[in-house]
Amino acid sequence: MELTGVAKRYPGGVEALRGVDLVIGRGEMTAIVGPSGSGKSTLLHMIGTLDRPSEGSVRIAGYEVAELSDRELSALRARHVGFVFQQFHLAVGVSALDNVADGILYGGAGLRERRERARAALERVGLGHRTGHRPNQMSGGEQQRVAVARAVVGEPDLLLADEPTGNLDTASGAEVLELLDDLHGTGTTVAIITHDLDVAGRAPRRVRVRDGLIEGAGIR
Ligand SMILES: Nc1ncnc2c1ncn2[C@@H]1O[C@H](COP(=O)(O)OP(=O)(O)OP(=O)(O)O)[C@@H](O)[C@H]1O
Repeated sequence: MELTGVAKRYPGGVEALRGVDLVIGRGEMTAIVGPSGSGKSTLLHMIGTLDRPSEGSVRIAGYEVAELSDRELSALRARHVGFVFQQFHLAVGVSALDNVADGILYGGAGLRERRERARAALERVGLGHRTGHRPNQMSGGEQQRVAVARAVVGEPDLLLADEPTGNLDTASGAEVLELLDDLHGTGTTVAIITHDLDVAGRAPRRVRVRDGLIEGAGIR
């Protein structure tokens, strides 16, 4: 994933990013840190191709985002990027299994195959015994692990986590971080956005964002 000279201006004139260069290599684990309002979420939107830059280039998995239509970009995102958010974003009233199975709706596999893969992903996050539970029957930590399973069930090239422990107690947060470590250990590229320096401290590389710019090249 490569950002070159990326600037992002929002309507109203806020310049959230002011010329960012950043390369995240395959298999890396990177924490993106910075104070509130520094541009972290905007950077996540750029890296995750949820939004387009005002200036500069975003390349992911060999594709130049500016050259893709919105439809192609959605397809690229579905295939290559998995997202985990602070607020879990699971479908209420839907079992853990089907929440995860929905993570590969785009790929065109039938329900049976999607459920098989979802079961394997839930086992991977230590929730093989909770497949039939709905979000309201699970703890916050379990819900976030379901969200991680959904994000990785399609085997994305890049897992992007935005404050993944922000809504969790310390013990559950540590479990989720261990899970992200494990995924990184088995080859997944992981980027974690956080303002929590303990969370950032666990990552082998830290990228600091301040006033819409990256400070230094990031410690590797
Ligand atoms: N959709 C938007 N429209 C206008 N301004 C925005 C929008 N999104 C973000 N901004 C502004 O861009 C700047 C960077 O915001 P951003 O959300 O990227 O920072 P952040 O580091 O993620 O902050 P936080 O840690 O509080 O979530 C801020 O000044 C913010 O007010």
